[in-house]
Amino acid sequence: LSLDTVRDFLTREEDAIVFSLIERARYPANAPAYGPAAAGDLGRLHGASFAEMFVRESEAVQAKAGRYQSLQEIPFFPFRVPFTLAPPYNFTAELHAAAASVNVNGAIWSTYFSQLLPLLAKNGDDGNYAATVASDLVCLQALSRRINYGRYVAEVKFIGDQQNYTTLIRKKDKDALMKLLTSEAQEDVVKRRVQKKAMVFGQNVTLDGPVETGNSNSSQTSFKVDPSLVYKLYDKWVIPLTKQVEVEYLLHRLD
Ligand SMILES: C=C(O[C@@H]1C=C(C(=O)O)C=C[C@H]1O)C(=O)O
Repeated sequence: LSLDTVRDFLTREEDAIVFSLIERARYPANAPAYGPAAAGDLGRLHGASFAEMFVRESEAVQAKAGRYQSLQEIPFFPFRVPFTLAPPYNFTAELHAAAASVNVNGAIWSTYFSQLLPLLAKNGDDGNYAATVASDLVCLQALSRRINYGRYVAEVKFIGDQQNYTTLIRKKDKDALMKLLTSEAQEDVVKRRVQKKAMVFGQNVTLDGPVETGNSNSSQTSFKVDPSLVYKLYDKWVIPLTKQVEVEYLLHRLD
């Protein structure tokens, strides 16, 4: 684990996030899949929305298959994952045990449904609820993996500057920790790169003509997901939540 390998991981996760957003943007809002019983009985199970039920049941299957044996993956509904059918694998313990379970899945969940989805999906209802919530699951998992990876980022930063971090952790000085772990230059690179990925990955590829570059004056290129929305997603939510994970991890780093 080094700052370079950790940043490489986050860079690769950008691809997963951008592609997952492109897939979700194919479907309209499909509000009945999320609402409290708005369309009669659709998907209402134990008081949960269809989307919530789908995520829970999917996570239960994936838990049995061993997905959460890796610390890189954290389920949204951990109480549903009591055992595994997977062959055991000894994942390397790269995180400090007391801090390893730090995560912000609750904030990711509410931000995704209340803020991101309304910006991502066009108005409408085409009835494709199962396919729609399946694409939500992929988005949620990619975002969760990226954001909760802040634990690994924090571990690397802690190891690289133990003295300063230890002092601030002992003082429980969240603001100073936040300042110490922040690299504005790096954040700027990340935000501009994801915006560019949305432009590159979200084009229509045809066999005639050159690959569209998005800067031809004649035709306004339309992207499958708005690149400025992806920039904003990182600026307002992904990076701040990652840093929140980093701070919370550090606060438990000496437990
Ligand atoms: C992840 C890092 O830590 C912080 C969070 C960043 C992010 O979430 O992209 C970027 C820079 C830092 O402010 C890092 O340094 O790479």
